[in-house]
Amino acid sequence: MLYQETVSVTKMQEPSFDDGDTKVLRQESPTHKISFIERNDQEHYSPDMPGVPSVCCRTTEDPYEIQQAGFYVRYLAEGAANVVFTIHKWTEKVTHRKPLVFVSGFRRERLYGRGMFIGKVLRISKGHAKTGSCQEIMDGFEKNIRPLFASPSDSTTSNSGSDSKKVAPYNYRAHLMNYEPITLTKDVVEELTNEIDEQSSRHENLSIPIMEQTGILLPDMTSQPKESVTIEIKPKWLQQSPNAPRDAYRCRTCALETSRSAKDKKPTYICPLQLLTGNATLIQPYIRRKVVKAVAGFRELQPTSNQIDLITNRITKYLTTGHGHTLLQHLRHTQIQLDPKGIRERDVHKNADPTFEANLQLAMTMRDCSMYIKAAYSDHYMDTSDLDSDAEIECKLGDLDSKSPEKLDDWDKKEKGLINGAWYTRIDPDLERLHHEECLVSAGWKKYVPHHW
Ligand SMILES: O=P(O)(O)O[C@@H]1[C@@H](OP(=O)(O)O)[C@H](OP(=O)(O)O)[C@H](O)[C@H](OP(=O)(O)O)[C@H]1OP(=O)(O)O
Ligand SMILES: Nc1ncnc2c1ncn2[C@@H]1O[C@H](COP(=O)(O)OP(=O)(O)OP(=O)(O)O)[C@@H](O)[C@H]1O
Repeated sequence: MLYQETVSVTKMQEPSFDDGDTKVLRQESPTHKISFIERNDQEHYSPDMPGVPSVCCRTTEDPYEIQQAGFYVRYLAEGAANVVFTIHKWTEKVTHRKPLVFVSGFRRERLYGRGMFIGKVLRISKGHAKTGSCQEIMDGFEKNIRPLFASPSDSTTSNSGSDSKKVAPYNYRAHLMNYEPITLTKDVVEELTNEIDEQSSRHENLSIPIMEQTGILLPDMTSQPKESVTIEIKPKWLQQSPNAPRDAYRCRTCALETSRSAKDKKPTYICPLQLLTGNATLIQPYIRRKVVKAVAGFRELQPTSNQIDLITNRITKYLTTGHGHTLLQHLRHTQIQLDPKGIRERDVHKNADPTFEANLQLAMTMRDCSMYIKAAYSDHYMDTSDLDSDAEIECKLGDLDSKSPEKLDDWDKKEKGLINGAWYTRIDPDLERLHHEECLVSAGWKKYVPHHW
C-alpha cells in the first residue's frame, strides 16, 4: 500500500509547525516522502481521483509522524445510527490506542497538521440496514437537505406604507454544519470499534464492517468548560400529524412519548408545539434542566448558579424571540410543506404524486434533527446585562440524515399504533404531565373546552 512507502524521518529537518493553527506549514522534504500539505495544495482536492475524499485517516508507528501530527480519538456519544468521537493530540499516556494521522486521500503519505482537525468530531455510521452509510448521508445532505435551507432570494419587506424598509433575508444555512468526508482505513475502523466496545453504554451488537470506509468530520459542538455550554434539543414534530384524529388530545410527539412513558420510559422532553409558542415561562424550566445536565460533567470547572441562570435565560430568549425561534419556524414550515397528508395517506397519493414518498422521507429527517445550541459564558459576557437575544450563541443542526425508504412501513405502523392505541385521544389522569410539561393540544382543550374536562 502506498502509505507504507513512508520512511524513517529521524534525520529530517524539524518543520516549522504550528499545532494550534489551521495552517499547514511544512514544505516537501528533498530526501523523504513525508511532507505536510499546504492549505491550497492541489493534492488536497485529489484531482486525479474525483469522489475520493481529500483526507484519509490512517494509523502510524512512525515516531516523526506521531510527534508532528499524531492524534487519538475518544468516544463521545452515539445515537441509533451513528457514533461520534472527539479528536485529541497524541500523548504517550494513551497506552490502549494506536496513534492516528490525517494524510492526503490520494497517496496517503503527506501529512495534515492535526491543528486543522482538533475542534472537529468524527462521525461514523453503525452500518444498520435501514440507515445510510456516511457517503449516502453526505450525498443526501448536499442534494436534498441543503436546498431546504436556501434563503428567500429577494429581500422581504417589513411594515406597510411609506415607512416600509428592506429586511435582509434570514440566512438559514448558517445553521448547517460543514460536512467533510474522510477515508478511514481498515486499521482505523478497527481502532474505532475497539473504542466503542470499551466506552459505549448501549452494549449493542454493532455491525460496523471492519473495512475501509468513509467517515464525516463535523464541527465540535460540545461544551467547553469555562467558555461555553451546549445543550442539544430534538424539536421533533413541530406541527400535529396530518393523520391525527380530529379530537386528538395530544400532538404527535406527545402521543408517542405518552405511549412510551406508559411503558415506564421517563420522558424528559418538551412538547414541540409549546417550544414553538415562544412562551418563555413554559420553556425556561426545560432549558434549565438541559443546562444543568450539560454542566454536570464540568467537575471543578462548574459555572456558578448565577451563571447557570444567565445561560438559561439567554438560551430561552434565543428560542423565544431570537434566531432560534426563526429557525424553529422554518423547520415547522418545511415539515408541513414536505408532508401535508401524512403516512397513512400513502396508498391514496403515492401513484398520483411520484414525489410523495421522497418528500415524506425528507419531512421525517426534519422531524428527527437535533439543534445544538452553544452559549458562551466567559465572565465578560456574564457581566453584561440586557444582552441581545442572539449574542454569543451559536446554533447548528445535526443529524440531518436522509431517511431510508425502508422506514416508510415502520412509520406507517407507528402512526397506526398511535391512532388505534388511542394515544392521541385517551384522557387519563395517570397520563397527565406537570403543568410546565403539558402538551399544547391538551392545554388548549382544558382552556377552551373546560366542560369537557
Ligand atoms: O420516531 P421516533 O420519534 O422514535 O424517532 C426515532 C428517534 O427517537 P427519539 O424519539 O428521537 O428518541 C431515534 O433516536 P434515539 O434512538 O432516541 O437516539 C432515531 O433518531 C430514529 O431514527 P434513525 O433510526 O436513527 O433513522 C428515529 O426514528 P424515525 O422515526 O425518525 O425514523
Ligand atoms: N457535531 C457534534 N458536536 C458535538 N456532539 C455531537 C455532534 N454530533 C453528534 N454529537 C453527539 O453525538 C450524539 C449522537 O449523534 P447523532 O445524533 O448524529 O447520532 P444518530 O445516531 O444519527 O442519532 P439518532 O439516534 O437521532 O438517529 C448526539 O446526541 C450528540 O450528543
